[in-house]
Amino acid sequence: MIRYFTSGESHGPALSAIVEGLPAGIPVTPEEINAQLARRQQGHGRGGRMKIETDKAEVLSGVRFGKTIGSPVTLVIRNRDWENWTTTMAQFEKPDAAPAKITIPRPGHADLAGRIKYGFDDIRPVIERSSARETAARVASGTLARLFLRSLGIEIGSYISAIGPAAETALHPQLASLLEKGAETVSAEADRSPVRMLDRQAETAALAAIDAAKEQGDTLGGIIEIFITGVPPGFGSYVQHDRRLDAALAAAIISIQAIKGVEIGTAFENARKPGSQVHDEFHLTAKDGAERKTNRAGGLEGSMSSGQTIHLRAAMKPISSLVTPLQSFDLETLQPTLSRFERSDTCAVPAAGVVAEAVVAPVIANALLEKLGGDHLEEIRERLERYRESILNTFRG
Ligand SMILES: Cc1cc2nc3c(=O)[nH]c(=O)nc-3n(C[C@H](O)[C@H](O)[C@H](O)COP(=O)(O)O)c2cc1C
Ligand SMILES: C=C(O[C@@H]1CC(C(=O)O)=C[C@@H](OP(=O)(O)O)[C@H]1O)C(=O)O
Repeated sequence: MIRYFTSGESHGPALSAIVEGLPAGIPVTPEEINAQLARRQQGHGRGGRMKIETDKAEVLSGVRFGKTIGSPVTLVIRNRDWENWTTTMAQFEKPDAAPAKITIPRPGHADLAGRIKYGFDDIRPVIERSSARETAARVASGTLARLFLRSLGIEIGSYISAIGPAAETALHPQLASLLEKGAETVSAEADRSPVRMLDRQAETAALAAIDAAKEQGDTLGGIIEIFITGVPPGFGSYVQHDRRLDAALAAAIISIQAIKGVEIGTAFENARKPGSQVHDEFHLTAKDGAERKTNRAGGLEGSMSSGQTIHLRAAMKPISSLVTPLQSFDLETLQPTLSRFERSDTCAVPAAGVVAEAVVAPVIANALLEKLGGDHLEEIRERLERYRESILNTFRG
């Protein structure tokens, strides 16, 4: 069972993570972790911070000669911006000229509830840990699970189907052929676009929408499509709420800052149609067993993987730090005032797509470990091959 925790403030010295429960023998390279970190930094609409940082992970434990050894992996990502914050974020000494307290909460951010909950007289500590800077540590952690899955033929990918009003009108026609080659090809194709879109018309509209939002001091959200290929049927379970794979995947995605909705397959469209037009019919074939011509269930039935591509869709709200202020109030004076601006992204949907890929990896890896068990890669590979073979045998009669 893989568990991980992250730590670190946005403008502190570093982010870190401990990833526990990875099987031994998974090939790991710093290049792969850093490539995923670099992907997370991309995207038209990111703010000034991304010009300061070049995220790189140091691996302090759990890897020997390029492979995991079953012990916890410790990851550290230094914040380059720290050197500009040593006074404001000093761990021990309160500076003589203490930085001004932040007392005006931004609607939509963690500022107000966080300040009340933890009893601060300053919003700064809330900003520091609620910041999605933390997702760099999650991407580094998730990459380890992703490398495990990749070595077993399970791939994760994503692309962006909408940014604000700029949206593709239907799932991209190229998608099926990309997914056939594995979900990572979807990401490879998406990464060629500055907004990680597949549809060129939507891309042009999205770039213009982000520029217009920036010009107006506004922000944009959007929609992320996430795919997982190569998952055999029967991961997860219907027998207990906490073993339901659909629930675990949705929870992982909702845990990303600013993600407010998750759809499985075409769930919302399905809700408006009769069952005869929704459920993915079985067609028995000698080669593949129970084949389906549609995947409206998004690869999940009975809270288990169905053997089809897992397809999840996530809705990201617009960034809540606006240059053009919203109505707020001052917690010191209790007087109404306009919200203050905190340096910010205009749009971070492309980056959030990379984060979504990372956070679903440990969920799928755990469903695999729950089904098959095993402590090292070769043992698990053999078990998975046997399981895949047994599924095909079911249909050989
Ligand atoms: C990759 C990424 C980058 C983000 N960048 C910003 C940002 O620059 N400014 C901001 O106000 N919110 C940003 N957010 C969203 C906030 O972190 C988030 O809205 C806030 O923590 C409140 O949490 P909630 O929206 O989940 O309720 C970003 C989110 C992600 C995933
Ligand atoms: C630092 C990152 O994102 C940050 C997420 C974020 C927020 O409020 O979530 C606010 C901004 O922080 P800063 O004030 O330092 O510019 C973003 O840049 C990152 O993704 O690495």
